[in-house]
Amino acid sequence: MLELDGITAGYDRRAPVLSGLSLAVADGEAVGLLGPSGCGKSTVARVAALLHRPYAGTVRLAGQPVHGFRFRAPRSQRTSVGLVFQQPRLAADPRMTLRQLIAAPAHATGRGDELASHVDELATRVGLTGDLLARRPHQVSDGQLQRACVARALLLTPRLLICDEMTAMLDASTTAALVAVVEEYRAAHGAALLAVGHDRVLLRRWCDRVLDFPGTPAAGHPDRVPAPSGGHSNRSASEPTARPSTSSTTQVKTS
Ligand SMILES: Nc1ncnc2c1ncn2[C@@H]1O[C@H](COP(=O)(O)OP(=O)(O)OP(=O)(O)O)[C@@H](O)[C@H]1O
Repeated sequence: MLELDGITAGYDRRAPVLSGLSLAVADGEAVGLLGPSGCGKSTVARVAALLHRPYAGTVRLAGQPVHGFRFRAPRSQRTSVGLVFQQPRLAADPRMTLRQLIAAPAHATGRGDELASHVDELATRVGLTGDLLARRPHQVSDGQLQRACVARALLLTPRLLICDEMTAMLDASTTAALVAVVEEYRAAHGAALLAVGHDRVLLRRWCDRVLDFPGTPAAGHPDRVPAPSGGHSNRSASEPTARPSTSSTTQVKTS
């Protein structure tokens, strides 16, 4: 579904953040991308979501090479990817109500009427009902706003979801609820997932495969809780239960 091949990208050509990075996410697969703060995870997410043009390398979505990024990205490719950012407040227009925020991709693609009932259905699915939908971002909590952002990312039924530290600002129960929403969606639609983060335990529980950025401390690093091996006996009720912990961890390929 997603192929990044030899991606060099960043904010200064002389010192790119990513150099020759390659990774692939198969149709329906969930891949975690793990790395410390500042290593370039969000940059990978933005390139994969067609929001940031790489200096070199190829991005393919569903086998088709991407030739345009940001406003030059073809609509069919842009709408095949749903993106949830780490900080919902930076990703939400403060003038919009949560209902308008969820519906924004439908209006942007001229499908406002067609998808109106889907907005309500998704709002219910992420746990937002009643007066919350009429409130603006400053009138809701971070967790409630992130729920709206997840609903917005699912509205156009993307084939690939990119979650860039989606749960970094959330408590355990909201994390579990939103991971469950994403997994229900993936189960229903066969969508692929690229989940970016620094929580090895969460990513190993959530994803089929976890890739390490070069230089990321290994699972046994003293600063990190070792990932569970095999069963789920140490999982608390509030932790995500969406997928079996069958993932392995490998190093992401860079040149
Ligand atoms: N718009 C920008 N302009 C210049 N430099 C940037 C910009 N965005 C990010 N950077 C720099 O690029 C590097 C990688 O940033 P990125 O946000 O991809 O890292 P990250 O791994 O997602 O970090 P975190 O886990 O803290 O969110 C950092 O050194 C950052 O300072």
